[in-house]
Amino acid sequence: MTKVVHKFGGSSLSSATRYKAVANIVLGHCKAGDCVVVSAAGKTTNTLVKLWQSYVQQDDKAFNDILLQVENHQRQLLSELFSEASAQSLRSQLQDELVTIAKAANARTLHEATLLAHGEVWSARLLAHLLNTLNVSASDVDARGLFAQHQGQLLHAQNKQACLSQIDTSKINVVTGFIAADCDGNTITLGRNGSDYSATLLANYIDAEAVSIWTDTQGVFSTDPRKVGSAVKYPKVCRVQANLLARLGNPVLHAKTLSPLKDTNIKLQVRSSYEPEIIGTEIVKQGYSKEKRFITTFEELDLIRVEELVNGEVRTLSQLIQHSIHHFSKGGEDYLLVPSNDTHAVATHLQGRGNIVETHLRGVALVAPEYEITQLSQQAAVVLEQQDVVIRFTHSDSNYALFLTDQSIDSDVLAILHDKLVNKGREIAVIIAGLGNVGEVFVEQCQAQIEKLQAAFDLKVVALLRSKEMLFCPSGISISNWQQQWRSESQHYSQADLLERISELDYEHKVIIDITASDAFSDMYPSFVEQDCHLISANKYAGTAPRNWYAKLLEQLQERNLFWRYNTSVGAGLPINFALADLQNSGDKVTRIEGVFSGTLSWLCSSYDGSQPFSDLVIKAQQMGYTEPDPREDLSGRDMQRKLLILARDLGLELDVEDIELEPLMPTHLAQGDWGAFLANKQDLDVFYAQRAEQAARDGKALRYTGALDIDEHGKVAAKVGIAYVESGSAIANLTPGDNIFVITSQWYQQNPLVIQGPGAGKEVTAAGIHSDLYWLTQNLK
Ligand SMILES: NC(=O)C1=CN([C@@H]2O[C@H](COP(=O)(O)OP(=O)(O)OC[C@H]3O[C@@H](n4cnc5c(N)ncnc54)[C@H](O)[C@@H]3O)[C@@H](O)[C@H]2O)C=CC1
Ligand SMILES: N[C@@H](CC=O)C(=O)O
Repeated sequence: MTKVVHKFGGSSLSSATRYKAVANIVLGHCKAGDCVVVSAAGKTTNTLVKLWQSYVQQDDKAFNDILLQVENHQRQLLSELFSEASAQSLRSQLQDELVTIAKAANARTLHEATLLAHGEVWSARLLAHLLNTLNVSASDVDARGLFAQHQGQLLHAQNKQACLSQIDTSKINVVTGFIAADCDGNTITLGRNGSDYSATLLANYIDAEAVSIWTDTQGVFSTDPRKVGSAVKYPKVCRVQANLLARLGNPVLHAKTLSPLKDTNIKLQVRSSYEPEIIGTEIVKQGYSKEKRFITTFEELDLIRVEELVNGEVRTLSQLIQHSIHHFSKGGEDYLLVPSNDTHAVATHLQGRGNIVETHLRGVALVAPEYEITQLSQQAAVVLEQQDVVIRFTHSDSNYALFLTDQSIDSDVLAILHDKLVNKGREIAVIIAGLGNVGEVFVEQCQAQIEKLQAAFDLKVVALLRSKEMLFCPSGISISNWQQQWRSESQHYSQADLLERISELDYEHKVIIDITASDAFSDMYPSFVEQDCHLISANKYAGTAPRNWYAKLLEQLQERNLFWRYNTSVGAGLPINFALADLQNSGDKVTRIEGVFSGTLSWLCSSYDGSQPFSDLVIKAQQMGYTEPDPREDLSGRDMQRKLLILARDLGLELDVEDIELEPLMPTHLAQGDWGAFLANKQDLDVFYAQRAEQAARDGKALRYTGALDIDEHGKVAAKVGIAYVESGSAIANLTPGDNIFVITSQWYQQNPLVIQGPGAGKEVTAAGIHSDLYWLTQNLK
């Protein structure tokens, strides 16, 4: 049976609300036999450390005050989470433990690790009880019965046996993180942030399939997202880089966390317990992900040069100060970067072999693939100099560079470094579906656009899709000769194949560009979003799908911070959606949109003069690339109905396609059968149109196909698309064939409406409009 280990840190358990959120995650993600490793709630470990310090200093008043603080916190959690009766046994256990702590303090027999261990014990007990109250079978497990250590070495064989026999496969096992026992059963701790290590150790011992570290960030970022808004969350990071980041003090993963996973296939994920629906970062084995660029910062470090560093001594020192120590060699000498607070302990241990070279250093480390590091570190040095940061010490290795200074590296400097060194290398994988009229022109235009965006983005077209065949190349398709590559490499595919290939893509950003007219393809949007893909659509089906589906898609996109651009789905390249968004964002209220929203129908109605059958013009419009794949979508008015619905939804109106009245511009029986059947009866269309055009001429009017949406002062909506007999000489009658016109009346454009007019269909303008959406996306990506 596959087992998964989940780990929740203190920040995930900082309040009763957070406990409930964690219990919900457990409900949604765990099954019997899984383990949930927990840290002490919130800042409990820090408080317990202070309690220990007051004990050592024999400050009884402080000791009693802090103990009361600990007690109040635990009691508050109990009372907020459980009823009086349900919490009774937990309360009395807590009471007994607090009495034992107080007695041991009085008798001067308190033991540091045993005291600190209470934090994790309380968390595990509380979460297990909470799960039980939610009817989930769970029990708390004290890791001191699982992990034994002798002289600093874990007893792996014994521990594995203990874990396999004690982890109950019929329940969820809530295991204490951070703590273990020595051979005599005394409590020991696994180091600061040792709960991550507990989780990976446990995963190794029970042969788990995966470990999820649930934390307060969405995953591993290119730099600290709290300081740099444009920090990029990486979907995959390789173990070697994750390890290096940990050794450099990056707080997301800790130095020891990865070691139990070495030589195993156990998957490791870092994800947010605050946003559990967001996919985090997967830490993958070497070779399963490209190496990325990172910038990590340091605060308050001392640099110590060590003579004759003994093998294994860095580990011993790290254990001594319960903190990772970065070690490197330069000019044949060994250096340690040690937190300034711990320098004394380290120097004492080194007994005269350590020379303190620099103190109270700050700085940055740049981590990057080996082939980039030299160039990037030179650029970093220039940027830091431009920002007046004086470097006291530098060091570079094959895959990182250190810049140490005594100045503080503020967020602005970090953001500039990040923009110049990391964002520059941001990659976007582009998947283009639909290589028809518009799609082919879009691909042709790609080469120039990719070059233009190159300064800020590395844009790679990784897939080209037709309905049954695809060309998928994760490293990028050569756009200049894609046809040739298509002929030799394209393959038949299913939807499942496509989703699997997308899930394997190792890019910071992915975007699906839908230039199909397929509702089956748009049905896959939720699955694309699940794979963290942005969406750009010329296709109108998703935008006009039933309201519930549409609303869920919007919700899903929002949850994942993903964008959906669809400007070309209405008015081709005309900036109609931009204009509506802009009006609303500036506080205006749109009350009416009317006009001609179909390039095909505009061209047909304006071009018809009776000299040739209407159906001949329809075939011409099809050849010019104006019509939908089946021109009856245009003639039936359905395409224009969809466009009006997209605009209505952009105004926040909750409509479905049936809410828009529709009058077709063809006899309804021509909708039956395939295109061949239509062609066989096309004279019926000619008669239908000629009769109406003659009627219009008799009345001195022009026959056009128009749409209108009205919102009255009570919010009541009326919407219709259909045949209109407009005054000769009016703006609509005089429309250039193929042009669309959008006449927008609003609070501020009441007497004199806002008009947007121009080509409403055509391959070039539409392809350019899709590029405009792609450009917008690159400018708005975080
Ligand atoms: N033609 C125009 O002026 C404008 C078109 N649009 C929209 O652009 C889209 C494409 O229009 P056109 O290029 O004229 O159509 P088209 O019929 O020439 O091309 C559509 C392409 O999509 C492919 N396709 C169909 N189902 C697919 C699937 N499931 N997966 C992958 N590919 C699939 C087809 O093989 C075809 O190559 C339509 O949704 C249309 O409404 C939007 C604005 C203007
Ligand atoms: N067939 C459509 C193309 C654009 O959406 C039209 O003619 O407007």
